[in-house]
Amino acid sequence: MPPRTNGHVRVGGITEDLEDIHLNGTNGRKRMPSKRKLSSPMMPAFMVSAPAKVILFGEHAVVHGKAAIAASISLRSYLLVTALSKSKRTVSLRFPDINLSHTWNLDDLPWGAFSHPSRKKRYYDLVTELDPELIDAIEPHLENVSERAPEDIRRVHRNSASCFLYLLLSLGHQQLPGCLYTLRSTIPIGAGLGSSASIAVCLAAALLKQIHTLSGPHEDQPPDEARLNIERINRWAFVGEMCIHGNPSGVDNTVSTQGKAVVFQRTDYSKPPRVEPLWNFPELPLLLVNTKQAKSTMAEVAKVAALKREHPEITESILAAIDTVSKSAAELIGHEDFDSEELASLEKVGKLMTINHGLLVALGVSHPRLDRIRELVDHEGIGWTKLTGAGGGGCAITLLKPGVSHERLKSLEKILDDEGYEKFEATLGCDGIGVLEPAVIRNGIEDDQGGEEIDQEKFLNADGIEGVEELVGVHGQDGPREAWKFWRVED
Ligand SMILES: Nc1ncnc2c1ncn2[C@@H]1O[C@H](COP(=O)(O)OP(=O)(O)O)[C@@H](O)[C@H]1O
Ligand SMILES: C[C@@](O)(CCOP(=O)(O)O)CC(=O)O
Repeated sequence: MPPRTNGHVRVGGITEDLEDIHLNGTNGRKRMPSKRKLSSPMMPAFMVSAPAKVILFGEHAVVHGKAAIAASISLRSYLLVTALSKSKRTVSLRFPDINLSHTWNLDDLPWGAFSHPSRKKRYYDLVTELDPELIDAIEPHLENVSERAPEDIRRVHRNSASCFLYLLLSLGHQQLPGCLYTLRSTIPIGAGLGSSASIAVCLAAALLKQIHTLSGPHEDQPPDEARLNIERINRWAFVGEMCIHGNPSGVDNTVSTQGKAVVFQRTDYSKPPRVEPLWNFPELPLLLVNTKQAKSTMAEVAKVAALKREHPEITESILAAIDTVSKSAAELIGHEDFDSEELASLEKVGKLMTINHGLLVALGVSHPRLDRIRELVDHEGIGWTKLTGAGGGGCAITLLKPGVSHERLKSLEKILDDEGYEKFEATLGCDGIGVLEPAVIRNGIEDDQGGEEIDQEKFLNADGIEGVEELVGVHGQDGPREAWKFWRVED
């Protein structure tokens, strides 16, 4: 196919982009005849943040309409949105975790295709599939994203860029102010912990906020109103997930938006899923281990679909067995007798994890390095292990037996370390999408000094994961940072 011209502009330095950001100014722009207020180009910088997740039961089966149990975890993505001055008609992505930096001219983007009455989607619509014509319309604008990078890296960059463009063009309008979208994440990418969902949630929330379709979050917001906002973000995050890996079930974006833990099932893709929040999800003693073996969710999901085509009855019976396992686990965990500190309770859940892993092996989505973790944990007799997420690499979770000695844990950790695995500490059942507006954090600075303004340069210069957590983390060293606000949907 001959290269199409698209008027992309690459920018080199970030400071140039920042030099004329004005806060709290006015714009004098012509308003569109719309009931909703259009974005002010001088809106103060703000941040959004969404968590990673672990799937405790039911991955893959959930893509085929079965139940899954997932919980958010304390690793998170953080997105800083900084408006540019009126004269700058560009949108830029700075995603340093994947080394992506790209700028588009706002006026060159295919607004016409997205706003055509036959295709236009509203911010409150339920979109259950991508529109192939709109995918075609953004394709030329992805062509020179990281054009000199190797193909595998380009694919990663284009996935993230297409998620952004599809959401921007669906939700935004040409009169939007130029903007910088800078994302940093503490979630390992492609490790089965829902990094893609977390960025899709951040982008959906940021864009919905910019077009003034969200209210709050604020402390005395009624749960129903909070739920509506969460639902709106989740619907568009699902669209973003579709751009990244084709055929998502929606469990990842749901738990990342809503937080805590959920039982999730989507039997009919044209309707919203059934989501049962598990507000009292127990604090399970989990060990999270990353094989550091790269995988692609899209490829693993495609593997199961191919197996289902080849052996429909067998595959369906494996998926049905996983469904039974997930439902039994939900019942066990939700039962009033369940005690997360008692061996008998944990053993029942652990055995279900072992069965679930075996069924995933049967589906062909495990990996020798995942099975090695299971073998090591079984050998030490310290718990029950299953892969989590898409498999093919990525992470495994181990439910630890109560009272496992420090020495035995240390000896396991040493072997894992020697064999190139990485161990994670993460809390289960965290807050979902959060908003920091304006992007100002009180980092130990006295109240009357108003806190520290987070700009792109500071954010990009934060040193590694710890630096990001320290600068903007929803949890500071002394507990939750109050400037971050979350929609509270619990009654
Ligand atoms: N920190 C990040 N910055 C930019 N893009 C990201 C980031 N994390 C994830 N992504 C996008 O999500 C994709 C990974 O999604 P996926 O294969 O589903 O893995 P995971 O199991 O982590 O969700 C990446 O290829 C990239 O497009
Ligand atoms: C395999 C699947 O069930 C989970 C994928 O999780 P992850 O992308 O590996 O974090 C796919 C899905 O639910 O969309």
